[in-house]
Amino acid sequence: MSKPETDSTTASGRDPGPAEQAAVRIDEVAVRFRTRKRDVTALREVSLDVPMGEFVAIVGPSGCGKSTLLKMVAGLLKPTTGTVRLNGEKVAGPRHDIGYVFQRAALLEWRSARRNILLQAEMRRMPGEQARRRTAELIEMTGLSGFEDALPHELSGGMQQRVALCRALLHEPPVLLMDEPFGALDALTREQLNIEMNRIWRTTRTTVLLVTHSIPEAVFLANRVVVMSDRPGTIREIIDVDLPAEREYAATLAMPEFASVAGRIRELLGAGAAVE
Ligand SMILES: Nc1ncnc2c1ncn2[C@@H]1O[C@H](COP(=O)(O)OP(=O)(O)OP(=O)(O)O)[C@@H](O)[C@H]1O
Repeated sequence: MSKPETDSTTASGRDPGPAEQAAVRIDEVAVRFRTRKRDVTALREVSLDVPMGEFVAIVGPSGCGKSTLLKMVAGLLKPTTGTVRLNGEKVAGPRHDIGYVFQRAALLEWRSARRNILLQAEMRRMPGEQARRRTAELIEMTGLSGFEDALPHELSGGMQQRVALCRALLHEPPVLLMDEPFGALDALTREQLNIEMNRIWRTTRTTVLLVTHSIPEAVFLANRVVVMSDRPGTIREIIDVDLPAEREYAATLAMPEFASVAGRIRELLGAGAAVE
């Protein structure tokens, strides 16, 4: 692990104008990692505006900087050059007003599903009654009812990811970052969670940035799909997904618009790309 180089001359302060409308604004960002063995340019010239309430999927070859991009938005990494803004405010350190879901649920083994979700509330010192009410809502929304008191090892992989999702949504973050959240699940569970994710997004209208290796998942869930190039990652194309917000799974996959967007992504990524 190494920290990326940072350019101290990077502009700071608030940027008036369109940045105010964007939930996430990434402006001319580059990330370079310098380790003892090698220098790696993970990202270069990346600019992206994500309006509030939008669902953006990010696809690209393995190692092109997708996780690096999310970590930057979360304030866990500083860009070497360029800026990232959340709701118009420059990201200068770890942000607490986001939700983050990873490929592994990372639940505490000794705590029940409910108490794993409540961990978020404890860390944020949310009032108990509000946290309990919100937890109950999320458990219902994600179909975990009846499993509130189960320990993580008593839950399936899909259920564990649902708990992780509830934990990420507990504080009603305006921006949800998801890094291959369904990548370790079997195909049917993944499909089920895609359907639930679409419903949850329509209910909460949280702005979502989803990194995925699955083209169908990207097209089914997103309003726009960002296709990245091989490392150093740049944005090759941003494709609008012109499908209704409410998406029935089989019917959506059969739509000509779905096939056309999926086809374009496949074309851009080429035959060797590590995507499903
Ligand atoms: N902390 C770090 N120190 C050094 N190099 C790093 C660090 N983090 C990431 N990298 C390098 O940056 C590049 C981009 O990594 P990143 O994890 O963002 O790619 P990715 O597109 O998410 O990959 P994958 O799809 O395989 O998960 C890789 O070459 C990786 O080795």
